[in-house]
Amino acid sequence: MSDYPDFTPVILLTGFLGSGKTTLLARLLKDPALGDTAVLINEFGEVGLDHHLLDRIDDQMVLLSSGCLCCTIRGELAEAIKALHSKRARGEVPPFRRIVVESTGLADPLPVIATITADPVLKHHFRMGAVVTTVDAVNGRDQLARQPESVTQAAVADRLVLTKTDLADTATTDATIDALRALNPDAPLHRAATDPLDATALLSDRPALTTALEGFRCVAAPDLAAPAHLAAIASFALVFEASIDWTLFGLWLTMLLNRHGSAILRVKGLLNVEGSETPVAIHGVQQLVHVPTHLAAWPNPDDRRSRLVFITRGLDPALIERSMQAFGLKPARAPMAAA
Ligand SMILES: Nc1nc2c(ncn2[C@@H]2O[C@H](COP(=O)(O)OP(=O)(O)OP(=O)(O)O)[C@@H](O)[C@H]2O)c(=O)[nH]1
Repeated sequence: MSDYPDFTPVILLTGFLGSGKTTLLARLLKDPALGDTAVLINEFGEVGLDHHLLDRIDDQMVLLSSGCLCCTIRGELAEAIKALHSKRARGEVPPFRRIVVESTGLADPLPVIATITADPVLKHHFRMGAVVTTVDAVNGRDQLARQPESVTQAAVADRLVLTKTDLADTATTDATIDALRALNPDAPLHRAATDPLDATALLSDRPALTTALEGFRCVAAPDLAAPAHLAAIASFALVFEASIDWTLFGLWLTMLLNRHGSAILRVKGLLNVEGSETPVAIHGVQQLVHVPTHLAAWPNPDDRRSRLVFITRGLDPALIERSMQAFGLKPARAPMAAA
């Protein structure tokens, strides 16, 4: 008898861009009870940063290549899970008892669920576990109104985690909750900023809703060869050889987001700031910029170039580059391997 389940649950952690998926995952993985968890991360865009922000890199952590999990790289998801399964069977990785897949913020969860449940090999060893969806209290209502992916992510959730209630006023939070309840009236809703989250319970099955999802799974199965939901989406990375003047950068970012925030779905970066030995991580979601954090070390000490990743909808990347140059910041749009 093996010391892992016959049907290992695959838990989907989804939620719109910047809604706090990686932050939540990092928090949950600190719980020793989740030590037997394999993690698959999929980021949209050519440069992956999220795995640097999770405090764990090991052979049970798989970074799926850029592209959207729900369309272009569904095959890669299935292959990655099969590879983990084989390694576990051969004793090459610890006997994980669950897999958490962190999707991109733009992924439609339904095709991902269909992949797990319909793949002829996967369905003999894995089953769909809970869908946990993060929703940003500050931007959530607006995203639900404008971004179709956000609606599906919230609608299929077995559990909703409302993030950033510490940054939103009560009226904004209540409006986001009302919008969520209209889509998904009965999924338990947790507030990340204030609730003590029980990692095991949050990721455990929720049988009633999982059954209710079966109908969705069938319609989700067709292959999305031409992903209409990604129309007008641009993702690009800018790199900077020289260290960055923090004041100038802050001024530029504030002005950019004031003017174009609604089209800038996500900006995140690791910056080499003048006078700082370690990289500064920055996060923006539409008009909201989070407090920057210093990481403990550079992921690759030999590569201290700053990198900024943008995901925009309906905004020309050249405009962003030009605006930086106007502030004396000299980016290069060089293709970079996900370090
Ligand atoms: N104040 C506050 N900040 C939060 C909360 N949750 C997440 N954040 C911040 O929001 C920013 C984005 O969080 P991430 O965890 O990277 O979001 P994500 O959903 O993984 O982002 P993508 O992978 O780009 O879609 C970071 O600066 C986090 O520190 C919260 O509950 N309160």
